Amino acid sequence: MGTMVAPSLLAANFLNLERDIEMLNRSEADWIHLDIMDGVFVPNISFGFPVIDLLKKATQKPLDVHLMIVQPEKFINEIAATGATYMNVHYEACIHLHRVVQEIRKKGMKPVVTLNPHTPVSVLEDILPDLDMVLLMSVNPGFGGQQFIEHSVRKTAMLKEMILRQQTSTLIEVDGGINLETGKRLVDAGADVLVAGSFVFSSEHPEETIHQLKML
Ligand SMILES: O=C(CO)[C@@H](O)[C@H](O)COP(=O)(O)O
Ligand SMILES: [Co+2]
Repeated sequence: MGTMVAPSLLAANFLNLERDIEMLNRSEADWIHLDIMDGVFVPNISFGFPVIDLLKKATQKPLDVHLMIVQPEKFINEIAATGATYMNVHYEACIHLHRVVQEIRKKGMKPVVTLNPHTPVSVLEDILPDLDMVLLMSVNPGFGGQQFIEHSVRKTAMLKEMILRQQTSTLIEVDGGINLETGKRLVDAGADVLVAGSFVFSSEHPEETIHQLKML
């Protein structure tokens, strides 16, 4: 299995989303990563259900929904209704994380737990077997176009070690500040899925950029 790539639509042109999603449809992108922000968990607001619904109708690619919101458990039904494949909730936003993960799976989606840069991977020891994927933030969540946090490479390696030790098939996804250089180091450390926003959408040839990320 090569590297999987999930472009983040946060960096797309919101006045021309149709054009950008058609580009992604033609590209080798594996999934489409959607960043949902509530202005409380993170200091920014992005977009919500009506946009996700329309995007789902415009693409066959699986949707990877990254919820940067407090109490994400309130919206499990709504996210499931959009047809999303992956529902990513932040560890820092869930008091009863195990229950949230169970409910996401019960609604037919694949549960993913996301860690902020300051949260150690060791907090996942007891929940790892219940997850399809872990999303490691390599920037502080809330904005695209930020600088990659170097420690994320070591953190990816530590998570990979935990997955091998526990013999689970959990995927490792990394999000924030990813380009060919940071992406390569993450893949070498064990990352399976790279999320890339500004690197893809600021490229003159985004389809080729997605291809290059897949080749890492
Ligand atoms: O979740 C987030 C930001 O909170 C990301 O998915 C960003 O949208 C990635 O953007 P780049 O760092 O690749 O520009
Ligand atoms: Co994201």
